[in-house]
Parts: sequence; C-alpha cells; structure tokens
Amino acid sequence: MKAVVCGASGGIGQPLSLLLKASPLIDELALFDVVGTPGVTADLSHISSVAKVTGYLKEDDGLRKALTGADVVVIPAGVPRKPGMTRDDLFNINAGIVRDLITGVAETCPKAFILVISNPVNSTVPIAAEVMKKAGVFDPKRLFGVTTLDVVRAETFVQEITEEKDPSKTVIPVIGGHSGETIVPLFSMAKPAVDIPADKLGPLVKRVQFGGDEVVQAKGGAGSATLSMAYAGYRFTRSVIKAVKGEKGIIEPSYVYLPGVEGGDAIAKEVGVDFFSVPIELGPSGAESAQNVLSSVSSEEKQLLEVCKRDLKGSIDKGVGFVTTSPGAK
Ligand SMILES: NC(=O)c1ccc[n+]([C@@H]2O[C@H](COP(=O)([O-])OP(=O)(O)OC[C@H]3O[C@@H](n4cnc5c(N)ncnc54)[C@H](O)[C@@H]3O)[C@@H](O)[C@H]2O)c1
Ligand SMILES: O=C(O)C[C@H](O)C(=O)O
Repeated sequence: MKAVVCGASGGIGQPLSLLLKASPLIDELALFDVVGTPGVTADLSHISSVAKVTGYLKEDDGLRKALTGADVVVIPAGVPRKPGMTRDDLFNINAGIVRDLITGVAETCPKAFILVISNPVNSTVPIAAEVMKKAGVFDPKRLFGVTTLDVVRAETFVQEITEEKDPSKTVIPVIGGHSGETIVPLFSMAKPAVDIPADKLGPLVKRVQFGGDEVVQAKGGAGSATLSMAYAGYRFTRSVIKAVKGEKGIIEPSYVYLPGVEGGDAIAKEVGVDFFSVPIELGPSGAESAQNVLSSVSSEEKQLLEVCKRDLKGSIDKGVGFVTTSPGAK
C-alpha cells in the first residue's frame, strides 16, 4: 500500500504524514511539496514504523516520481484562509494547484484513490473530476472530497449536550458540501439517538457549519485548521485503505460525483447537483454505494438542504468551468 501526500510540508501535510507514517496499514509513504520535503522526509524516516518514506520536490520530475505506483493520493496542497476570507476566495490560487496535481495523477497513477482536502472542496473536487475526464481516466468511485472534519466537529460539539465520554462513538451523518451553509449535519439521524433541546439545535448546527471560522479567527492570520484536519484526513484515509484491503461495513460521508456511484444517480436527481456528500459505503473499488438519507431528514434539515443545494450549484459550475474553459492543464 503506497500513500502519497501532495502538500506534505504544510500545516496539514506534516501532521497528516506523521499519522500515515505511524500507520501499520501503509508500506510506502511518498511526500511531495514545492518546498520542505527533504527535511520532513528525513525527520519522519527516523520513526521505527513499517512505512518507507521518500520525499520529492518539483525539480527532477519529482511529482511523477512521488506518484509512481501510488494506491492512495491525499491532497492538502494550497493556500489556507485568513480572517475575513471565504473558502471561495482561495479558488484563484488553489484551482490551478489542484488541476496540475491531478494532471500528474491522471498521467502517472490513474487508478489511485484520490482524496482532495484543498479548499474550496466544493469546487476542487469537480476540478479533479474534469481533469480525470479530460484524460479519459475518470473513475467516480475513486475520487473523494474529504469532508470528515465536519463529521468530527459534529461528534465533538454535540458532546456538550450528550455528555458521552467518547464523542467519536456518536455517529452523525453530515451531508451536502464543505463550506458554511452547504454543510448539513443530520442530528436527527444520530446513532445512538441524541435528544437536543429545541433552543440548542440551531446554534449547534451553525457551529458545525462555521467551525472552520472559529479556528481561522483563533489563529489570527496564521492559517486555518491543520491538526484537527490532519486527524480527520487520516481517519478518512484509513477507512479507504481498510475497505480496499477487504474490511466490510465501512461507511463515511464524502463529497463524490454521485451519478458514478451505485445508488447515487437518484440522489443527484433529488438534490439537483452531481457533486454532493452523503454516507458512502467503501469497498475494494472505492465508493461502492451511496446511501440515500434524504427521505429520513427532519423538517428543519429539509430547510437547511434547500439553502445548501442553491449554494453548491454555483461552486460546482465554477470548478467544472475552470477546466472546460481553460486552455488546458499542464
Ligand atoms: N477539507 C477540509 O476540511 C479542510 C480543512 C482544513 C484546511 N483545508 C484546506 O487545505 C489546504 C492546505 O491547508 P494548510 O493549512 O495545510 O496550508 P499550508 O499553507 O500550511 O500548507 C499547504 C502546503 O501546500 C504546498 N503547496 C503549494 N503549492 C503546491 C503544489 N503545486 N504542489 C504541492 N504542494 C504545494 C505549500 O508549499 C504548503 O506546504 C488549504 O486549501 C485549506 O483551506 C481543508
Ligand atoms: O475553514 C477553513 O478554511 C479550513 C477548513 O475548510 C475547515 O473547515 O476548517
């Protein structure tokens, strides 16, 4: 199992690479970034775990070397937000970064599972899909937008109400996209069920939707969530790898191209957009099936979904348009 981290020297990239290096599920870990990988690689390579670590910069065909033989490619490359910015404000820089990295994946390891963390996820995943389509190698079951941090936040924030000792034991589907009101936590479907007083539900939902802003404000210009994202990114990567290795019954919400996933076409028609996060059953070929949870949502959640669908459409069109109307990826 070879995993590659693109953006490995960054705020997310370093702790994510540490967690992957410590995982016994991974035999080879390749680190790619435009700066800093020699140091990060040397440092991680002293850890006495299974994975063999290699590092690459852009020079000397580094991206191709890093991606050769990759099974999983995780992408936290790109700029983070500062206070006052939206994720969409990152589009102008990050769209090109993601396009170029995915072009490398399409050329070097088209069968790899691709996990996109770079923001705005609502647009960068459609960009990745279009680049893969253009190259004739798009497999929707292998492309994931990582929305796990929203799930992790929902689990964590609801604990204030449930007072459960281990917050990760409460399963809460979070659907939609990964930005403000496109994030729709379904507390009505929590397992085990949670009893949330009416006056607390609205603020709880808002906190999950705008949890990213909390961290951006607290860091005061020094970036956005990195450590919690590394944890979430690792958790999702581990689930994909375990499922690929044959473990059954692994379900994780993820932002995918629904028409290409079993059961997803009907959901896409219902929500009116093709890219959307729902709980996905993972398996050896990636996204095995999409779970339609829409019929079970509460009336409050239905209203949240209306706003979500409206906001998502523009972000998806922007991502698709970036590839279809640009003169072509490098
Ligand atoms: N999906 C999520 O839930 C989520 C959560 C947190 C952050 N993010 C996003 O993740 C991205 C990274 O955040 P960060 O805090 O790690 O930022 P960072 O600036 O600390 O790190 C980004 C890294 O990407 C590298 N990079 C830039 N261009 C590159 C290229 N062409 N190829 C390879 N590497 C390149 C940089 O050198 C840097 O090391 C941001 O876009 C941020 O918004 C997403
Ligand atoms: O808020 C951000 O910009 C980073 C990330 O998307 C998050 O949710 O923390």
